[in-house]
Amino acid sequence: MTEADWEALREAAREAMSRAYVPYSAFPVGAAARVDDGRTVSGCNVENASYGLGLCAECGLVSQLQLTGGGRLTHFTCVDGKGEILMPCGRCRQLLYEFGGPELLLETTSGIRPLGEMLPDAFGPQHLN
Ligand SMILES: O=c1ccn([C@H]2C[C@H](O)[C@@H](CO)O2)c(=O)[nH]1
Ligand SMILES: [Zn+2]
Repeated sequence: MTEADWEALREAAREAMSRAYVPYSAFPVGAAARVDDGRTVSGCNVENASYGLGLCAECGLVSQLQLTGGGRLTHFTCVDGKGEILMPCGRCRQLLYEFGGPELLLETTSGIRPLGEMLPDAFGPQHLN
C-alpha cells in the first residue's frame, strides 16, 4: 500500500462516516478496509435508543465484507468526526481479528501497526478445535 492507497482508504472511511446514525453520542465514526482481492469495504456506527445496543462502524464493515463475497482484511483505517484516526475499541479488535488475523495492518495514532500488537495472544478460530 502506497500513501495514496492509504489516503483512498481514509476517503472511503470518511464517506462511510457521512452515513453514521449518531443521535445520542454525536460522535460519527467511519471505518474502511482493503480486502485481499483488492476491493474495499466500509462501515459507519449506527446507534440505538437502547444505548447499549449501538453498533460500531467495524460491525458494518465486517457485515459488508461477508455480504460482498468474504475474503481476508489486509489494511484498515478508522476516522472520527474531526477526521482524526480512531483506535478500534476492544470488541472491534476481536471482530477484525476474525477476518484479518494478527497480520492485519491498522493505521493507528502511532503509525501503521499489525493487529497482533494491539490484541496479543488473541482468541480466534484456531482455538475452536
Ligand atoms: O471503534 C470504535 C469506537 C467507537 N465507535 C462508536 C460507538 C459509538 O457510536 C460512538 C461513541 O463511542 O463511537 C465506533 O464506531 N468504533
Ligand atoms: Zn467498537
